[in-house]
Amino acid sequence: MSRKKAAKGKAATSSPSAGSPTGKGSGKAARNPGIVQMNGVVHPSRPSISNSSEFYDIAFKVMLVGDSGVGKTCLLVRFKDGAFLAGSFISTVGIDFRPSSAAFRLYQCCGLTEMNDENKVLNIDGVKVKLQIWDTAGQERFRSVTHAYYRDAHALLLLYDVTNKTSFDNIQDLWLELTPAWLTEIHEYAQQNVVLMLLGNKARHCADATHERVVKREDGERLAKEFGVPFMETSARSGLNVELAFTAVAKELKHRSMKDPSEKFMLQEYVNKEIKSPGCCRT
Ligand SMILES: Nc1nc2c(ncn2[C@@H]2O[C@H](COP(=O)(O)OP(=O)(O)OP(=O)(O)O)[C@@H](O)[C@H]2O)c(=O)[nH]1
Ligand SMILES: [Mg+2]
Repeated sequence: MSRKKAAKGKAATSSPSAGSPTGKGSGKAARNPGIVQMNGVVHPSRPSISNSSEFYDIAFKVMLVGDSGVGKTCLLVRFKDGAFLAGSFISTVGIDFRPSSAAFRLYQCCGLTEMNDENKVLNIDGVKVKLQIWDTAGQERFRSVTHAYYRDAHALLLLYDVTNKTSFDNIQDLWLELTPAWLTEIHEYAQQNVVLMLLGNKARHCADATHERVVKREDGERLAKEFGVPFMETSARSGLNVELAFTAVAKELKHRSMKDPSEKFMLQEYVNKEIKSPGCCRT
């Protein structure tokens, strides 16, 4: 597989149909001669002359979803920049492209960000896997905006906040409510074969000991098992398992796209092997 250049810029990333995972050529990639699609994956086609992080072999879209305040934006920033967005909570409010971290912070300060997207290239067993990560607004009034983006996502990270019981209850339908639960929405709008992982964020760990836990880890595990999805606890504040969550998803996506029968990959087994528990200070 040849090394190609990542297509950068709003045109390649900000449309809900860009890089359609159907690989049927319906998305932006089909209209852009610089990008071709194979196996539901965006393959850029021009060699890069800039820095090495712009080279990749395969690319996938990963969407962060969950209630407002669970830590989606902080998880993305922790993964991308290795930093924690401390200070007052600025809710994500719609759709926008995040051209650079500096601009993003400026936008955030002005309350202008709606949905942010960020790229990161991971080296997975010698294959450069680009994750294009879409951070969505968790507030109910933006749900209809988010729906349009589900179908293009190859993977979804579904977050709740271990210090907020409502955010956990909203994962699945417990009783008839006006707003559908996250799993119900995912079932309705996402692709059937989307890679889904449940994350209990704000786990008390080292630097992250600010709030009391109200959702036990066992409850998260039980829910994930019931729906057959991998699960782990994270802390955007301390960095606990943040890299692992994205790496595990990248490994699963890479494995699926390579379709090499000799190579077996079990997502939950990998997570169980690599996971660090809250309370331990080795992040
Ligand atoms: N203690 C702790 N606080 C966190 C963590 N992650 C996020 N927060 C805090 O939780 C609040 C909300 O975080 P955001 O990342 O903005 O939440 P969000 O899910 O993006 O919310 P919306 O954009 O409204 O959907 C902020 O005040 C963060 O500082 C974490 O891991 N630990
Ligand atoms: Mg946000």
